[in-house]
Amino acid sequence: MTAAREIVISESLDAAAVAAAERFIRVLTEVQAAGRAPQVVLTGGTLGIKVLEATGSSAAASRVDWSNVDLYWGDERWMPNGHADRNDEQAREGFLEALSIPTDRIHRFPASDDGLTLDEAAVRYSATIAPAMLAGFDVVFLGVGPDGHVASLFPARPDLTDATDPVIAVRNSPKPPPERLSLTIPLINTAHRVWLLCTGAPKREAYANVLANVGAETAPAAVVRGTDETVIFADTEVLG
Ligand SMILES: O=C(O)[C@H](O)[C@@H](O)[C@H](O)[C@H](O)COP(=O)(O)O
Repeated sequence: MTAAREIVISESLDAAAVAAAERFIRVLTEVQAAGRAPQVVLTGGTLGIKVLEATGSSAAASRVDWSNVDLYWGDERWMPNGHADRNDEQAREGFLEALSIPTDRIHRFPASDDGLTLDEAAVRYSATIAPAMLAGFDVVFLGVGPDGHVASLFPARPDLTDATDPVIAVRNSPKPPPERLSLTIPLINTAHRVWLLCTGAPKREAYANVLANVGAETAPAAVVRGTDETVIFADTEVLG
């Protein structure tokens, strides 16, 4: 694990999305040039979706063989398939469809209308991600919330850093909807690259807490690290 973080500062949220998208495309081409299928974890949230849209509309995206990239999510809102609030649905038009990503490469979390309980869905997604866990995640995107949460891992949850399951059920989320599914910090920290997305004045405290290396109970975003690199895509607003 590398302790130091790299900080990429852009002039605006949109510029940060483009910066992350360009680097994403570059990493995917490098991993494919090395003969592997990239294993990627996507995030929801405003900037996370903008990164996907910037990727979908980038001329450079054609350098990637999108039929050879596996896509997972770091968290999902417990809503029915196709619901506008689902993270996978928000990624659909500007990214998944824009790049014609084959459905067998899109590894969605179960939905609330799939006939599973929330706990069963967590177990099901643990099985879904098992092959990628073995291969190692190449990039994990994580939007940072104003309270320092990442994925659906909110401050003060007791098992944040010592979760034994790779995927957990989340209830009473302070960010709606209350029920969610999330990858855990021990799993996230096995990834090669962890990329935090943190822009805008409402995230100033969270950003400062990350740089201050506070504990997970204060800001889960402060304790996530990639084994090769940890990058924060920020903007001038978040610097204060
Ligand atoms: O499902 C979700 O809501 C997310 O995955 C969540 O972790 C999000 O990434 C952050 O809350 C940042 O979201 P914003 O960029 O919209 O502030």
